Amino acid sequence: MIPPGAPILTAEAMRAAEDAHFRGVPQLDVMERAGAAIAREAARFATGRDMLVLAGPGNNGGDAFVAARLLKAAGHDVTVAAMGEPQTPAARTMFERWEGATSSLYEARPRPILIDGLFGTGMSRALDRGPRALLADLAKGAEFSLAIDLPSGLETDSGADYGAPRVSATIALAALKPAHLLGAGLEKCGHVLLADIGIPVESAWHSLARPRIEAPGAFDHKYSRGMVAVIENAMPGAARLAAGAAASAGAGYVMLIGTDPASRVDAIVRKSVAAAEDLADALADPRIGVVVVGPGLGRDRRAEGLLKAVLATSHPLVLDGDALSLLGRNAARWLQARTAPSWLTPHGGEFDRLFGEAGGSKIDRTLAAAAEAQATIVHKGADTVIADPRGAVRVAAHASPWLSTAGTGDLLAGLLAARVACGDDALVAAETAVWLHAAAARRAGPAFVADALIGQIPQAVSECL
Ligand SMILES: NC(=O)C1=CN([C@@H]2O[C@H](COP(=O)(O)OP(=O)(O)OC[C@H]3O[C@@H](n4cnc5c(N)ncnc54)[C@H](OP(=O)(O)O)[C@@H]3O)[C@@H](O)[C@H]2O)[C@H](O)CC1
Ligand SMILES: [K+]
Repeated sequence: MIPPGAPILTAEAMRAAEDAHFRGVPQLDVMERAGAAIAREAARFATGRDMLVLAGPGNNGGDAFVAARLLKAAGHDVTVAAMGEPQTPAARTMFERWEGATSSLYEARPRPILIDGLFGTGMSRALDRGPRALLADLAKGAEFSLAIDLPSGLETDSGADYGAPRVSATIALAALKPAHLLGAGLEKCGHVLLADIGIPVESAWHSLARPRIEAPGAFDHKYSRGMVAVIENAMPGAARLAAGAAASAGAGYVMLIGTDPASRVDAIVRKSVAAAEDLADALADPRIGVVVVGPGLGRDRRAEGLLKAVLATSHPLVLDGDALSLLGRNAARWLQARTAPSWLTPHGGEFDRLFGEAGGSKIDRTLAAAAEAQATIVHKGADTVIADPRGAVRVAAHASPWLSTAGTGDLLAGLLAARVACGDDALVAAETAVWLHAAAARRAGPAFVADALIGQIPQAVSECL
């Protein structure tokens, strides 16, 4: 649904890349390449059916006129409906090169194939009611609909829905935009394809790609492959899920530490600890590579004591669930003081409680939180955004909706800890954990119980070797 490992640019960054490119390549040549990419895909999907091309007043419309001209020249039955006069020189030129009739958007009737070239990255406000309704009817009446760059009405940088239709496929031009992976874009864009139109694109933001996982070497042993300590407290099952996920994702040694830890997996070592002070001693083991705290921790005074003992260590930390709730708005202050790296894995509600609800797109907010907390943040959801303090971003979209069930967050924390224990760098550990989590869910099929995902993790790992 989303090209993996593809660069993501905001509208402004895309314009800057275009402007830099136009210093060496005529804008019309680029628009011809964009239109040709649209025409190629439209012809592929059209299978000879009649086409309706919508052309807006800007360069998105310019692309549309190019595509219409090329499709007509290739023998397709193409009609064009425009919304207003072309407002840019390039769009006007492409309008003049189109030799067919151009009707008004308000006279357009549905045709089997719809190509939406009304608005792209230049949409500056919500669609007016008229065009919004017309576009919805035309999309509903089409057998296949293709959006140029973005479904018109989708806000480029946030995926907010300002009247976009749901289309069958979207052709992203030169780079993905945040809206292809965030918010309403997840439902509106359909299958997202990426067309190279010759514009060089650099970005610290990418869509998630399948990671490479190194198998252990001949001289590896359980300690060299990394030890994960998981803190168990109020809800032991959650900690056990995290421990089970860690043990299945490459960690060499997993220890469950709690008052009376139990595990059905004999390979998971259990260590009894009565009070928070004893926990400090247990965590003094220098072989521990990473500590997971939060799954099933609870929020009572004992939980607070255990969290404080963990924060006082110099181990890398994965903080999830109740640990995040206990940290609350003080999270950044607690974490900035630490020298060892931390990862936070909040879902949307936990994120809002820690970092507030203001601040732009999910990417912007997660970046700001990572910088504030000096931690790598995995901001979970149907659109999971990973951001690190250096400004790198990975976005994972379209994970199985069946992941919305109890315990899957605990598994992700365990997967992340395993990758940290195996020595992945901060961002790679988060990317790999999110990818394995989605791959295990994909393999598990529908309506799985979180426990069942653990058995799918080794197979997911095998896809990355
Ligand atoms: N730069 C290039 O040569 C290339 C760009 N590509 C394509 O172009 C679009 C971006 O083009 P741009 O002209 O910046 O913007 P749009 O075509 O998306 O639309 C801007 C025009 O639409 C008007 N507008 C904006 N929002 C609304 C609205 N809600 N209702 C009505 N009209 C609206 C806007 O008018 P303003 O009032 O806001 O000034 C503009 O007239 C990009 O997505 C690509 O498809 C290609 O990649 C080729 C190279
Ligand atoms: K469009």
